[in-house]
Amino acid sequence: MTTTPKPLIAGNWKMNGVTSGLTALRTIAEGVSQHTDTFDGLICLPATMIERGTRLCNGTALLLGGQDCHFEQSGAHTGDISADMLQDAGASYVILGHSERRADHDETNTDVLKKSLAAYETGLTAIICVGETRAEREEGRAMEIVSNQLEGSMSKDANSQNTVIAYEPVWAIGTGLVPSNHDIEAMHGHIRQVLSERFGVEGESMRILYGGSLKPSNAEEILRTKNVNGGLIGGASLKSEDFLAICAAVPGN
Ligand SMILES: O=C[C@H](O)COP(=O)(O)O
Repeated sequence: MTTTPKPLIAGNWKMNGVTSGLTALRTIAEGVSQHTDTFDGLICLPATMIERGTRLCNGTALLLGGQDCHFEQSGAHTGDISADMLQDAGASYVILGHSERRADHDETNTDVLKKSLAAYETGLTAIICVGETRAEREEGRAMEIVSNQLEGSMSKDANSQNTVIAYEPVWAIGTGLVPSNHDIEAMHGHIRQVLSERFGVEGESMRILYGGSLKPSNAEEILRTKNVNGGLIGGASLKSEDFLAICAAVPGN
């Protein structure tokens, strides 16, 4: 039987947060803890902050995650972070294949798939990111691009517990631009169909997040869109009042 997934409201702090972040994190943790029945709250921190964040959020419902991991758990990989290391610091999630990593570090779908296997081995839930560029959308290829990313980045071992998909149109990230509600619904419906065809019931209950300029003013409309099971939030997750306002817009909250 298919169950509607519990929404996940996830923040991605990217390479930010050292100066004032920990105060905001504690405020977010306390706010999220008041609504554990309606959604799960997660902040994906810079790796160096996860252990401090774990201590600071002890006793709250806020989940913590990393933003990338290596596909091996240890070895001669200077500067890299393994899934085991993230978990050791207190993470339970890891973002994989964010468009900034695909662009800045030439990460391929195959790389993302291999990293997801490392995450599963450790017991981390992988948030696998997909999304088209502006040129690809204008060429009418958005769905084809996202289908290919899903096909290449997801292992056969993915299920509704160990994997979350984040649809993030590259042109909407940090720009203030957001697809029309019609376009978000169409893409999330497409992703649901791809997941259901490949993973059956597991694909029907896998969470699909929307990301890209999600903020308090557009959160209510986006979060009630069919097949939108939460959000992956960049800039607005750095301010506790904005992140908690987005949380307050979760349907049923
Ligand atoms: O991972 C988060 C996304 O890149 C969205 O970033 P943004 O909310 O700043 O547009």
